[in-house]
Amino acid sequence: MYINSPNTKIKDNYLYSDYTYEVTKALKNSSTDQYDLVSESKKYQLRTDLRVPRVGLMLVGWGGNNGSTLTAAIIANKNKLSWNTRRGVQHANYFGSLLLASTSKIGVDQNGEDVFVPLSKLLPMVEPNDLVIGGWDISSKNLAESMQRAQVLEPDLQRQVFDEMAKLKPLPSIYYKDFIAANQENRADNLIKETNKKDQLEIIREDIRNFKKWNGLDKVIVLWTANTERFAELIDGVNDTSENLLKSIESNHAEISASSMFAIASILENCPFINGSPQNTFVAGVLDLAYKNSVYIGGDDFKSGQTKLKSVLVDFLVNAGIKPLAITSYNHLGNNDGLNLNSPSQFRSKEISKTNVVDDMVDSNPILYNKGERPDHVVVIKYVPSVGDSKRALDEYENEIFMGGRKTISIHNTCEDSLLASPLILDLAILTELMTRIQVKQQGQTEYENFHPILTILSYMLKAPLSVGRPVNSLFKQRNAIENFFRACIGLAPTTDLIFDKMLK
Ligand SMILES: NC(=O)c1ccc[n+]([C@@H]2O[C@H](COP(=O)([O-])OP(=O)(O)OC[C@H]3O[C@@H](n4cnc5c(N)ncnc54)[C@H](O)[C@@H]3O)[C@@H](O)[C@H]2O)c1
Ligand SMILES: O=P([O-])([O-])O[C@@H]1[C@@H](O)[C@H](O)[C@@H](O)[C@H](O)[C@@H]1O
Repeated sequence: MYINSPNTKIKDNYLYSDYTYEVTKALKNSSTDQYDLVSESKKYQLRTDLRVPRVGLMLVGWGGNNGSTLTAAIIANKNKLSWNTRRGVQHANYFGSLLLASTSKIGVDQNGEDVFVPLSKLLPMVEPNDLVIGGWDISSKNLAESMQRAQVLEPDLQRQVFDEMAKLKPLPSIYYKDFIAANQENRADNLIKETNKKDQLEIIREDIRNFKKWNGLDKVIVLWTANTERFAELIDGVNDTSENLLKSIESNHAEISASSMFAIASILENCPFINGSPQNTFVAGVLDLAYKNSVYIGGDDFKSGQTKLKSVLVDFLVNAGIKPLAITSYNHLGNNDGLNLNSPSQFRSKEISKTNVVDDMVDSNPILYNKGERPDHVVVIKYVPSVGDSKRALDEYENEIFMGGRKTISIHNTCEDSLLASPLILDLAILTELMTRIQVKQQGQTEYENFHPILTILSYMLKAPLSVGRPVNSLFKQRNAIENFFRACIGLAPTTDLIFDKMLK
């Protein structure tokens, strides 16, 4: 353990902490038209297994821009590589990872100065360089060829990792052409031979078991970073319950998507499954299966660039009493993700995840917005091959200010999309694995238990967070949730920005 914290005890490889959960009920009193506030607190005990296991991360879509970029980055970090760029020598790092490249204030030193430590040091977590990476792709290219195809990383770095990447080959996958853009068909040359879903499910499950066995792993996490699918139709009797879902697979029903198939296989193999794309992988039957098997799931859609900024800006504006009237989010990019999104059904999945991110913030301020009122919100994505992975995002925020004034914010943001998303894949995998080692019990109970199967705590990394109850999209609220959960596990009170010490004489 990196820190020695009070209010905790370590016994037999477990860290125990007491946590008091405080909540204030705000009950509208119809006679006084006031809110009666009632504070409630519940005492819990948290238990963290301090033994960091050997973990495998199986990526669906491993040969894509994100999958190949992440794999090369881990090899570069593991070997402490440096490479020449036109701006000078670059050294491997994990910038853009919340856990690996951001810090948390744990207190003040003897001089009263703030002390910060990396978030990843608050609790024992999997080291990214120790992750065993594997996965599936409908494309037969090995990871070196995939890295070249992605055109994301500098040639001098590609040269150095090429041989090791060339040894890595994605497992054959399932390809349901009706769910992704037709323009992906020429990529699909690495397919499982069986054509019925029942056999395909068994093969994917066996892939997971073999990957775990052949690599001597203690745990495997499966993460979808394959193409964005169209939304699956929600059909009673087909995908509304886990029983009906499994029967639909037996009957080879066409409306079970590839991403749901991988989620089902993971859950049945007791492996957490994370969806990095916007489609509704987690139809009711998949949720039901996760609940019944008490397996962690999370999603949807990595929150990497334009939407991440949106979840900060709208939070800032609304909480400053400024009313966003219109949000226009345009971007163009030329990678394969952009090509797939060039198809209306797949774009619609992304449009939904990029649009819903402001709802909770808007609804938090009835001074600015009437019930149900929303800013105009437009999302445009265009495919421009010549810019490749270097997404160009143009955003305009039209806002109403004091006395009917206007404030227009225009933003231009260029970035290699995969360099923003890849570190988030690490955060999702590392945080998910950590959650499998933490259990909770209410004071007085004897048995510890897992948390809810839906990992709401992953919201920071996701555009359309799967959540217990209403999702929170404000980025800093999401970050505070992670930081304060870690603090609870190590016996520290939640962070507060109450600078009380600076207010006293
Ligand atoms: N910044 C980002 O890159 C970002 C942000 C948010 C979400 N996403 C989402 O992440 C996903 C991956 O992004 P990318 O840029 O790596 O895309 P990509 O197109 O480069 O990679 C997707 C890979 O999935 C493979 N694939 C498609 N269907 C498959 C299947 N059924 N089984 C296995 N492999 C399959 C493709 O062959 C391809 O190699 C996309 O859905 C994208 O929308 C990306
Ligand atoms: O995360 P973000 O930058 O808001 O959204 C991105 C989109 O703008 C981009 O067009 C798409 O290709 C990426 O998959 C990602 O979803």
